[in-house]
Amino acid sequence: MAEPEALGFEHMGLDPRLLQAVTDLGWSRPTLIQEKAIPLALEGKDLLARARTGSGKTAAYAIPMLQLLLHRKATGPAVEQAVRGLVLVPTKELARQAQSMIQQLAAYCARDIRVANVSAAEDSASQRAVLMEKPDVVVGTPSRILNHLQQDSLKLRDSLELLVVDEADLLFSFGFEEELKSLFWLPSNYRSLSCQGQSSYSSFRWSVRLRKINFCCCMPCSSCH
Ligand SMILES: Nc1ncnc2c1ncn2[C@@H]1O[C@H](COP(=O)(O)OP(=O)(O)OP(=O)(O)O)[C@@H](O)[C@H]1O
Repeated sequence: MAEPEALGFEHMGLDPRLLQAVTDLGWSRPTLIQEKAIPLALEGKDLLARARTGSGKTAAYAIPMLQLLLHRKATGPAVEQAVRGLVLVPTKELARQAQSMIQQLAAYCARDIRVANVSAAEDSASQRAVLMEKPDVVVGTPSRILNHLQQDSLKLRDSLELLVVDEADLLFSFGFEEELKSLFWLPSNYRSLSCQGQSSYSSFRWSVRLRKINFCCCMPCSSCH
């Protein structure tokens, strides 16, 4: 029997500016994880998704994150500019890649949605200056994020709504667990879009305790069912 046709990006209720960015990237249809995850994330569902490397996980969380932020700005009550999305990644290189992908997807709404990478090579004074502008989305490693929170150059309490833990297996294997625990006690009312890796379940158990996961994806492993 033929596979059912994938749900196209154009049927996901996305902002036209996001659709245009997707078109510019040459993506004619969502990958499997994008097709499954984006509609659920847009509904605000808690998700745990798993996908192979190179399967488009970044856009699977970035597209709903941008859509939710755009929708909020367009329809919600006018509120102070603040950091509402946080993407945690295990390395500076992954931070660069994630920021680049999010910025490409936000290419047509760059005035509405600003994305900052606090793990970029710039000195911390430049990073503090960027954070003072209160970008909508901040990308970084847990230690760098925690550092800015401790210095009060980054404020998440009361504003953070969307959280991504990307490559969570690597984050835990790199020993960021304590930083992550410290971080997650700070905000009280966020929704999270989280990515977990293939072999570690510690992050999942811990995430479940948070009771605020709405997106989690990782690569398949032998214990996946
Ligand atoms: N719907 C799509 N159609 C075509 N290409 C896509 C689509 N979504 C993402 N890509 C491309 O697939 C490549 C891999 O995407 P991405 O880095 O997000 O995957 P990933 O699953 O996060 O990989 P990794 O596990 O290595 O981080 C990128 O070059 C991206 O531009």
